[in-house]
Amino acid sequence: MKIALIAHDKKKESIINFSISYRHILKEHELFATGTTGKKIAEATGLDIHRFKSGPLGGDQQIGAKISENEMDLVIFFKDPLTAQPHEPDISALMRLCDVYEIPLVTNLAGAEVMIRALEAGFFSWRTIARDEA
Ligand SMILES: O=C(CO)COP(=O)(O)O
Repeated sequence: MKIALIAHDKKKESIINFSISYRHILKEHELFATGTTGKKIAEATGLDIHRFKSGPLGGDQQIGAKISENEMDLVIFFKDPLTAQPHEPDISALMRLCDVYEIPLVTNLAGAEVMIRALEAGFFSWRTIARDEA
């Protein structure tokens, strides 16, 4: 599966710890991330991650473009709900595209915990069919 990993600055530590904990699952998949998130996760885990631009510089939109091309299967986005982001419109657009294309999206650690276990259990096989039929 193609998985996007994104975290706002105050959630970076959390997504790094999540990635270390579930490295054994994540390594079986094709990983993408916004710039800084991807760099930090790769440094901490050694995982191979395709990095887009940093979020404020267009990274969220690049991931959105992948979604619109049916090139993303899951978005794990550790959002910071307590800090205003300069690129809020990009973030909303990314989340909107997840809804348009019915791409699973989680926006916090609790959701990510459930989703990663679903991924491990094979609950994402429907995405292969959805992708092929698009
Ligand atoms: O701002 C972000 C998502 O909206 C994340 O971007 P970075 O991973 O480059 O910090």
